[in-house]
Order: sequence, then C-alpha cells, then structure tokens
Amino acid sequence: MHTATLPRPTPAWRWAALVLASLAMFGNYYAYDALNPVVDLLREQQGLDYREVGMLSTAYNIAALLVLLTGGWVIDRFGARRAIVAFAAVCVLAAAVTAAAPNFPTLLSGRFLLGLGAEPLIVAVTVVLARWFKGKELSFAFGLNLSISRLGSAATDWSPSFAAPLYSNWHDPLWLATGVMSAGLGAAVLYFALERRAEGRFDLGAAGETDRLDLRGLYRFSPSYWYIVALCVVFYSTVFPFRSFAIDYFQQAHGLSREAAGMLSSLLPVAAIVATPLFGLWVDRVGRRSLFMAIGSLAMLPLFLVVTYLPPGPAVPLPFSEVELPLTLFLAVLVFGGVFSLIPAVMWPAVAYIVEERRLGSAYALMTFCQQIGWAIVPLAVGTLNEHFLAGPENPAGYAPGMWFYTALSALGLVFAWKLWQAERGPGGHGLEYPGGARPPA
Ligand SMILES: C[C@H](NC(=O)[C@@H](N)CCCCN)C(=O)O
Repeated sequence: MHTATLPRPTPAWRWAALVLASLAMFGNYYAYDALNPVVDLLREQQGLDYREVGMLSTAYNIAALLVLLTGGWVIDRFGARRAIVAFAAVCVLAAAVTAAAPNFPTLLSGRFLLGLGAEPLIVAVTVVLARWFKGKELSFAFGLNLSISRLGSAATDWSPSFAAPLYSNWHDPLWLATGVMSAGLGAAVLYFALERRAEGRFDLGAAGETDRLDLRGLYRFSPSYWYIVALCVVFYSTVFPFRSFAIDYFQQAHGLSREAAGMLSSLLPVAAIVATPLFGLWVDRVGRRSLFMAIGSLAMLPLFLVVTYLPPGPAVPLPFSEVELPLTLFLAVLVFGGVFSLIPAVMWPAVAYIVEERRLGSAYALMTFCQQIGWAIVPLAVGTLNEHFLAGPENPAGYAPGMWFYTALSALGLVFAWKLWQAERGPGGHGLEYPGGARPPA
C-alpha cells in the first residue's frame, strides 16, 4: 500500500488511538505501583524485610535492563501494535504471578516478569504516539499520555480508600491490580483493532526508529546530554524508590493510617497529572530549560529532611476525602509533586534539542538504560539502611539515614543541573535557554 497518497488520520482517530494506548499505560503504572500500599502487609504477613522489599523493585529494573539491551527488536520485527498487545499480556501474567505468589522467590519472578513487559510497553506506546501525532500536537499527546499513566499511579495510592476491604491481606489488592492490567490489555487489543482499521484509510507514516541502544556512538554525545542523563539517573533513583517505600514510611514513621498514607503519597502523581502538561506549555514559551531543572533540583533538596525533622504541624482535612493530613507532610509532598511535574516535563523534551534527530532513539534508550541502573541500586540501599538502623514504628529515627541518602542524591542532581545550566549559557549551548530551542540572532 502506497501510504503517501492517503490522508493523515483525522483528530477523532488520533485521539481514540491516544486514549486506548494511554489506558494500556494506566494499567501498566497501576500494576507497577500496586506493591506500594501493601509493603506493611508483606512485612507482617509474608515476613519480608525492607531489603527484600527493595529487591522486588530491583528485580523489575534488572529485567528492564535486559529488555532495553535487546532494543526494539520485537517492535521492529512484529510491529508496534502487536508488541503493545504482547507486552500488555506479559504485564497481566506478571501481575497474576505476583498476586498469587506463595513465597518470596515467586514474588521476585512476578516483578521480574513485570519489568520484561512494562518497560517495552512504554517504548511501544511511544512509537505508536509518534506515528499518529507526528507533526500534530505530539508533545501535548505525550503529556496527556503521561498524565493518564500517572492517574494509574494515583489510583493505586487511592485503593486503600476505595478498595479498603481488600487490604486484610496483601494478595487481594494485587489481584485488583491484575484486573486493572487486564482492562489495560483489553484497551491494547482495541488499539490493535483500531490501527488495523486505520490501515489503508490513513497515512500513519513509516514506523519510526524505536529506542535502540547504539553503544558505539556513546562518546559522540555532548557534555550537556550527559549532564541530563546524570540528572535523570539521580532524579528517578530518588523519586521512584521514595514512592515504593512512601506509604509504609508514612504509616510507620508518622503514624498515619494506610488510607491517609495512600492519599498523601498520591499527591505526588496527582500534582504531576495537572502540572506536567502546564509546565511543558510554559517552558515551550519561555525557554530557560536548564534553569528550571536547577530550580526543581534545588526545591527537592530539603524535602526529605523536612519530613524527617520538622514538627508534623496541625492536621488539615484533605478536600474530597475523609482524610486529615499533617500540614508539614502535606506541603512537603505537594512541593515534591511540583518537582515531579517540572523536571520530567522539561528534561525528556530537552534531549531533543541536544541530540540530532537520527540519534534520538539511541539517546533516549541510553538515558532510560542508565535510569534503570540507578533505580535498581537505590531501593536496595534504602532497604538495607532501614534494616540496619532498625527502622519501624518503635524507632522512627531508623528511617532518617534513608532520608539522608535521598538528600545526598538530590544534592548530586542539583550539581548536574547546575553544570548543565553553566554549559548551556556558554557559547557551546544548544539553545535550551531559549523558547524555540534556538538562540535569537544577535
Ligand atoms: C517518563 C517517565 N517514565 C519512565 O521513567 C519509565 N522508564 C518508567 C516508568 C515506571 C513507572 N511506574 C516517567 O514516568 O516520568
């Protein structure tokens, strides 16, 4: 079929494709985060310690590293629409294995399997969005996709409230996650059917470059690229592991109920749902990308120490819920949510200004690869610190070393963002500080 003679897809088809692909991502993010509200139950009922909880997170990353190494081969070989269905099916299987697990090794295999499905599912969805939206609201489509994905994370955090009866044991909330991911698989199948019907009617463009890892070209990336990668590593190595332990931490160290801890933790993705696309639009207008990354890193620096050492403050009612939250924690997590919106909204698109288009797939794949390495190590380190310092409700101070560790990572992030800002203000800058990514003529 000679697609060049066909029209580009109409808005209705494009938005239907976005909604279906994003629902698959909703299931993906829900299934990943489903472990967070059951950490205390895994410790009490399954006898896991914090280090083992950290290992569950690391198992996901090791699988993701292996999949990223084999690159987008499956996507190239079988096409993105088949890949979306296949990877979503792997996620359903992974969620079911995790929910049914009778012991720790099976739990580990479930999370490993999830890494094999979830990260390439994200890549495949990125590929299909690029095909449908290239030249038409692509950034906005990516932003909406990320917001719907984060809604999946928030829904997991809310589940101790809306699915409270399930939380008498750790299996049932994970079966709920399996159900949600199955609905995501349903959306993936509908997407498959939609794309098949669109073929022959519309020009969907050639399948783009998938995120391949081209190790030969690494040395050709500029220092600015490597500063962004370094920031990406320390940023996500802080945020994602913090989220993994956050609900349990708020329960044990601050005495919150699971519902309140879940609501508090959900402020992070909820803030990001609203603010990420807005920050994206703002930065596109004003530029100053590396300055914003530095501001975000600076704002993040004191937050872990604030929740550890400042008095909790008065209890404030959370709108639209029965829950009351200590003011200090509420404000700290809200600011963290702002940072979680600002840095990703600026950081991922900034790479496109620094790396030429034909190497963008490699650049993103390498960045995601490095991200997984940091994200694999930190939960293990924090889990080990919690165990070593006997963290628990009788010894809330035992969580402080982990919080200092996050603070040290945030400080490193600030250094990398600062170096990037310096590099970009100089003559070798790539235009990150200017609205369209180009320095205005002198
Ligand atoms: C855009 C970015 N996504 C990622 O970093 C993914 N590699 C992993 C997401 C896993 C979420 N449970 C993000 O979400 O900010």
